[in-house]
Amino acid sequence: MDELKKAGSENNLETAVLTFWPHPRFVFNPNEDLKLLNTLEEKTLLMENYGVGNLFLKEFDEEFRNLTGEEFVRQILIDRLNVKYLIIGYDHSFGKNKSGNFELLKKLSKELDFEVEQMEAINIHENNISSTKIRKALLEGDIIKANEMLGYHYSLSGTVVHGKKIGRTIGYPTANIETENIKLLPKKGAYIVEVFVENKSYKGMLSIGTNPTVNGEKLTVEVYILDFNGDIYGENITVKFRDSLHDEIKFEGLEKLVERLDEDKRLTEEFNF
Ligand SMILES: Cc1cc2nc3c(=O)[nH]c(=O)nc-3n(C[C@H](O)[C@H](O)[C@H](O)COP(=O)(O)O)c2cc1C
Ligand SMILES: Nc1ncnc2c1ncn2[C@@H]1O[C@H](COP(=O)(O)OP(=O)(O)O)[C@@H](O)[C@H]1O
Repeated sequence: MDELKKAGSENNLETAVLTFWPHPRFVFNPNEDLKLLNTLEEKTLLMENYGVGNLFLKEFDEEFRNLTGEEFVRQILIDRLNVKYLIIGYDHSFGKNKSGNFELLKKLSKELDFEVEQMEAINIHENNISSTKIRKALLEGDIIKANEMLGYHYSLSGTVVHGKKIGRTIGYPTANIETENIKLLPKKGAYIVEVFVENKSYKGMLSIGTNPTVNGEKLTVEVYILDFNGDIYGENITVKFRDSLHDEIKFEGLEKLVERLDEDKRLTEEFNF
């Protein structure tokens, strides 16, 4: 994004990001249960926060997926978007049968009068970053690694819905968050999070799991918000993941669960946000 903004201001051009919806993998592998790092709303917000001028959303439909790489460049990039300077990812290919790549763009750039730049891979600890690797880290509960690769804190948003009302009876009311179905949830377990309620930020401890201690069945996402007391059913809240606390455990009764929650709370209070 920094590279994009730099190219924009140096060449006196508007900046834009082109993305596809639904995610092409949903179209190619409709039976795969693919989960995404960002919902469309989150993606839009991220681009806004990065200061990108325009976000173009192309519907990834049957007609579009049959365009060759060259047709895509001519019909979409040039005729529709009037691209003058293009930045593409280091291993990016596009168009039917992946016929489009950096080489093709370089070839077409002279005839169609645009410049093209290929990003180098960004490395962390000598490994290239990819969304596959970020997904893997989250599914393994490795929040620190996922955040490091993302360059921001992984987040979840959703409406607060009703649960079993057990939380309040053990001194830990937990707001149950209903997330979008396509959003990737980190591994089951407990995490330290930052919680945003009506634009105010709080420390929180969050659990993802089926709550085996109380013989729960449904997978829920629940957050206890420190130094907070209020009815927030129906409200939209956001959590940002900061660190992990522990895997999901089936405790021998609520007393043991509460002992662990007391410990989780102490760790959350001590965490340097
Ligand atoms: C930080 C945190 C960690 C938790 N860890 C576990 C756990 O390891 N095992 C478990 O059965 N429940 C765990 N719980 C979930 C509680 O069982 C849950 O909050 C309780 O069942 C209340 O549910 P309710 O909101 O439906 O009333 C955890 C809750 C929090 C806030
Ligand atoms: N510190 C807090 N953290 C989370 N929720 C709280 C807090 N204080 C009050 N609440 C309210 O209590 C509800 C959670 O209580 P709980 O007994 O766990 O009920 P439920 O099972 O319906 O989630 C939340 O949805 C919220 O409206």
